[in-house]
Amino acid sequence: TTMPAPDLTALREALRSALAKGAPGAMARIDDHGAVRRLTEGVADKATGRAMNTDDRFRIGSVTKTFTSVVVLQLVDEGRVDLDTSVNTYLPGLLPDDRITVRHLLSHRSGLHDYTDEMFARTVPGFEAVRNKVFSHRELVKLSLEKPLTVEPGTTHAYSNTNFVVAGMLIEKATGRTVQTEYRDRIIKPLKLTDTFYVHPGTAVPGRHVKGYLRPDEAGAPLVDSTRQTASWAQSAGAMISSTHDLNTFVSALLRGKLMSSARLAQMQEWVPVNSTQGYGLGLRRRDLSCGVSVYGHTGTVQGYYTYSFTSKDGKRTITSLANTSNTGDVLNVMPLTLEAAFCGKKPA
Ligand SMILES: CC1(C)S[C@@H]2[C@H](NC(=O)CCCC[C@H](NC(=O)C[NH3+])C(=O)[O-])C(=O)N2[C@H]1C(=O)[O-]
Repeated sequence: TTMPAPDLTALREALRSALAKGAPGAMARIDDHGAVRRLTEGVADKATGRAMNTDDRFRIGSVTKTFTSVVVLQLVDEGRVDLDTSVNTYLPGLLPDDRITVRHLLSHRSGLHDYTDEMFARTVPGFEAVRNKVFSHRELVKLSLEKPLTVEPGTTHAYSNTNFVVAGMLIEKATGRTVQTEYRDRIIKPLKLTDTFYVHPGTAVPGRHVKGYLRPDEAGAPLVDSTRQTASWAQSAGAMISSTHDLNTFVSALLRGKLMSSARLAQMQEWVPVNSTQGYGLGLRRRDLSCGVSVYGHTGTVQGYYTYSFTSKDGKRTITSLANTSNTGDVLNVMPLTLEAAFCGKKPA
């Protein structure tokens, strides 16, 4: 079925709505069968007033999880990791339950508690307490294991950053190299993602970038510039830096089968229900839009940045949208509207 043309008027309205609800800036890039659409609203930097620019880099949060999942699935293709093997086989003694498998990690069905629940219970104090900290993977897992499993392993979807921290440990154990090296050699260099960096534990966003602004919990309190952080609380669950161009290239290449075998890509799309219109595969989200089109990619929330990056089933139409604030539900609720504009075209009158 041919998809209707993107509704660029609705897309601009959505970006303007993000500003009206508190984002200093918002932007989107659509790659559509080779045609590129770039829309920006507001500022990348509140202090200088520099305008948002779709070439700017930004922190992508949990879109990192899709990069991590691609590396694990390439290791599965190479016979070095098995999806249905216990994580404790690869990392003896790490987890309290041998039933937790690699597949459970990538589909958020391990039951491992998400340590960010406590870490960021108070938004700004939590962030300030960790923004310059460097955690080992094991320290983060230890935080998680202070709480019991949330679900029986292998049953329902229970989203947890801990799953992709453990996936990072698995990658480093199976390859003997850092996740940074694996991202670089398996994804970033082959796809020529020149705006994509995994600089942990460095705190700077390389080159020209969007500044991120974290909203405090206290109503009316001024936004906090949260651009510089180690993102060590997130690492292989959320520390990547990229751009609208590079994320569109990445998620499109993924769905076009460029990054793993077709068998593995099919396994990545074995959906566990999240709710009535969303599924989660292996480090990949499926969202069913109002027009009956399903799109595939991931979302990201990291202090100061909301990212949505999704592509069509054939990978030929892709959008990445970004708002440079977070802890602002009203802005987060605008982001799905950018997908509707990009893939559902003009709404019937
Ligand atoms: C499932 C999510 C939403 S949460 C998960 C991960 N982001 C985090 O775990 C950060 C949580 C705290 C972020 C902070 N919020 C607070 O501190 C609230 N007290 C803010 O808004 O900047 C990511 O990214 N994922 C999103 C995803 O996958 O879309």
